[in-house]
Parts: sequence; structure tokens; C-alpha cells
Amino acid sequence: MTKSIKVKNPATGQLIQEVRKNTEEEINQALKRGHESFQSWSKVNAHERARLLKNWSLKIQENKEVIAETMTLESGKPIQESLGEVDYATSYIDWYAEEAKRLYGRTIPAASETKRIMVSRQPVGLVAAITPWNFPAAMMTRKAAPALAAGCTFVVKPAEETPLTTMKLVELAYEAGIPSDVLQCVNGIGSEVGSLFTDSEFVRKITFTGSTPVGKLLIKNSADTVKHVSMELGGHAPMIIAEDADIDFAVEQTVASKFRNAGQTCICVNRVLVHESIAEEYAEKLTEKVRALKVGNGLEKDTQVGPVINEKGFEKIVSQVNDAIEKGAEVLHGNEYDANRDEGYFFVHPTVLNNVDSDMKIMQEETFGPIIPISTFKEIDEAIAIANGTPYGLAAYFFTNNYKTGTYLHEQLDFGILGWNDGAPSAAHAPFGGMKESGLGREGGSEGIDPYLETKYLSIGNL
Ligand SMILES: NC(=O)c1ccc[n+]([C@@H]2O[C@H](COP(=O)([O-])OP(=O)(O)OC[C@H]3O[C@@H](n4cnc5c(N)ncnc54)[C@H](O)[C@@H]3O)[C@@H](O)[C@H]2O)c1
Ligand SMILES: O=C[C@H](O)CS(=O)(=O)O
Repeated sequence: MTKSIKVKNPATGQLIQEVRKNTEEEINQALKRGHESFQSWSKVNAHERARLLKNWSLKIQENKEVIAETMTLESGKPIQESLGEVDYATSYIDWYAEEAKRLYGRTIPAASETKRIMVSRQPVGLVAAITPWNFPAAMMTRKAAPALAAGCTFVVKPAEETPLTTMKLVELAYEAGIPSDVLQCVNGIGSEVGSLFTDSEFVRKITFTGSTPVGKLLIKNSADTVKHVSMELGGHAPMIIAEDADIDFAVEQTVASKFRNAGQTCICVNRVLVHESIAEEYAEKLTEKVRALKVGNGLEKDTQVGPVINEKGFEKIVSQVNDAIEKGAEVLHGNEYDANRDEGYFFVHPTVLNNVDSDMKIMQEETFGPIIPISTFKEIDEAIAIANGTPYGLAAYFFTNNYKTGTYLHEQLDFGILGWNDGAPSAAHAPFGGMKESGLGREGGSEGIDPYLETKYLSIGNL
């Protein structure tokens, strides 16, 4: 078993840094420390927790450029997106620093003059988090911020591909005054560390962002100790473009959604469903925009589409594209690759596929890459049936200026996040999360701190 993780640059395949894997003993010690420090941290008053969180946010912002460069080096995303992700990450800290001060209880009118009932909330305990490589800063703070704000302690294992960003954030938390046994980072291979987290008597909650298969495993393994679980899992977002849509705006928003992080986000549009009457105009205008996108190393300021994270991701994308073409899809642009297995870099050029049918893998499996499959519909209920016909329920988008069509789609689409004339719905003040096999729980908004709290009530008698 290797003793270290080799962090490589997905744009070049070059080694950035070797990170030592924590041993099983070290990880169990970290969990024990997190459990023990919960006794003190949970008693720190909410305003002090809020102050420390705001200090952390300021420290991150002071180091924005170095964090963004680290993120681009290890994840491949364009530097402008990395800078944006640092802001997105601190927006969660800022939001939950304030929410810490609003953990209200309530009183309930008793059914007797001699009784009083009070409801209060308290932190669940030590939280163990596992995060993905595609947003190594924001996916960590989207969990750590509400956890710490609620009074929980926190141990995070970042993805093997991108540990450096998370390690930097944790260092800055210590500089901000957050105690080193309250917030900890451990490094290791997911399949090895996951069972340590789920089996530990010290861990009261597992929070995970990543693929649905891993999420299911963590839920299953958490059952023996009845841990709280929060799951932010896979997606397969449909984008319905109605016959009355503003086509130019819909094209702009399709590009904004699809090519963020080279299409490696859980809420990227994965399936375009366009009304047959405007399909040709939409496809032509979309292809013109896609053709202009610049593919390259994320450190170059004008790069818009970077590499995909690794060979496994690359092979899945190529397989989906080849399958679609074999089954009759038309390539309007792309189906071009710059890849070198020996060097270890994998670029997928933005690709537009037309005449896509539901029997193609790309319409059934999540696509974590810069590929847009376009299919058409006649009636809106046909589009809704296709959109909902997936085990996933994370994000969906629709473009229409008809308020009845929009209201109907809002009510009929089974997804936790809906963008109506909006391809970029994510925000720290909104409850992000999915239905069905896209997850359990919400992150962000006022709802996002609830998973870190237990509710209790006190009934006072004999008054
Ligand atoms: N819903 C969301 O907010 C969200 C955000 C980002 C990514 N995702 C999903 O994540 C997937 C892509 O990311 P990925 O390839 O890194 O996912 P992944 O599930 O392979 O890895 C995510 C994390 O899980 C760990 N892991 C892997 N196997 C594990 C196991 N057996 N036990 C415990 N931990 C394990 C990894 O080390 C990593 O830290 C996509 O499906 C995407 O939709 C969802
Ligand atoms: O990849 C999944 C992320 O949660 C998407 S977002 O950064 O929250 O929009």
C-alpha cells in the first residue's frame, strides 16, 4: 500500500507534490481528538464562533491568489474559475458565521397551567467529511462552515487528486484562531479512510460530496452506528428550451452551465431538450459559441476550458461520445482530444452532438465533461417525462418567458435545484441539494445548518 499521494497537474501530468497519507492510527487519533474537543468547542458562545469564522474568511481572502493557483495546478480548472471558487468558498463561511447567531429555539403552549414546554437545538458532535476534487475549496467550506457554526467539530478527507487546496484552507483556519483539534484534515485513499469514518464510535455525522455509488456505500456503512448522513451526489441535469424561449439567452446560459470546470460539475447541463420548432436555430447559434471557446492550461488567463481530471474521467467521456455517434448522433463540433497517457494529461475539446436519442449512454449516464447532447421534443409533457426519467434529481433548467409554462415546469420537475432562465443558480444563501439518488439533505441557505443540529424539548411540570 503506497505511503503517499502523488498530486499531479492534470494539464501536464507533472508531479506537483507528494502528500503523505495518514496512517490508520493517526486518523483514529484525529477522530478521538475531534470528539474530545467537541466538549469545549460546543460550549463556545455563538458570537465567538461567528467571529472566528469571519477571521477564517478574511484569511482566505488575503491568500486568494495563492489558493486559486494551487487549485488550478491540482484540479486543472481555469484560474479565473479558481479565483471565483475562492469567493464562493468564503461566501459559505460568511453566511454561516451569521447563521450561528440565529440558532433559535421556541416555546410551545402547554396543555396544562402547571407545565411549560421549551424547544432548543444543540450540535450533533464530531462531523467527518469527504469531499471531491472538482470544487476542493467550496465543497469543504460548504460543510465545515455550518458544522463549526453549529458548534460541531470537523475532520475532512479531501480527494486524492486535490488535497493541497483543502490543506491550505485548514492552515488558514488555525491562523484565524480556530483550534487545531476542532478542524482537522487527514489524507488518504477514499476507500481506506471511509470505513474508518463510518466505523468510528466518535463520529456522529458523515457528510459527503461525490459520486452516487460512494454515497450509497457511506450511507450503508453508517447504519451500524446510526450516524447522521448528508449526501451531495451525482446529477444528470436536463435543460428544457421551450418554443417561446429567448434563444440567444438560452445559448449563453447553456455555455455558462456546460463548460464550467470543463463540464465537471454536478449541476452542469447534461441533456438539452429543445422544442423542435427552434432546434435548428438553437443548435447553430450554440455551435458558433462553442467553436470560439479556448481550450488550454488553466494557468493561462484566457483559457476557458481546461483538461479533465484524469484518465478514468477521460475514458468515460470518450465512451459516451463514441456510443452516441455509433447510434446516429451528429457531431456539430468537437469530438477532438489532446491526450497523452504516458505524460498523464487529457483534454477533451468542447463537443456538440445533435439528433441525440434516449437510447444513447450520454442520455442515461452522468457526463462529467464538455459534451452537449441535443435532442428535441414536441409537447412540454414529453420533455418533462424525459427530464424526470433518471434516478438523479439534482439540478434542472428551463427557458421560457411564458409564466404558465414556467410555473408548470417548476411544479412538475423532480429536482432539488431549478434554474428558470438561469444557468447558474448556485449561491451560499440557497439550499443546494438533490432528490432521489442525487442526495440527502441541503447545503447552504438557512436549511444548510439544520443537518448539524439535534433538536430537544424540555417539558417543565408541577409549576
Ligand atoms: N452534489 C454535489 O454537490 C456534487 C459536487 C461535486 C461532485 N459531485 C459528484 O461527484 C462525482 C465526481 O467526483 P469524484 O469522481 O471525485 O467522486 P468520488 O465519489 O469518486 O470521490 C469523491 C470523494 O470520495 C472519496 N471516495 C472514493 N471512494 C470512496 C469510498 N469507497 N469510500 C469513501 N470515500 C471514497 C474520494 O477519495 C473523494 O474524496 C460526480 O458524480 C459528481 O456529480 C457531486
Ligand atoms: O459540482 C458540484 C458543485 O456543488 C456545483 S456548485 O459549485 O455548487 O455550483
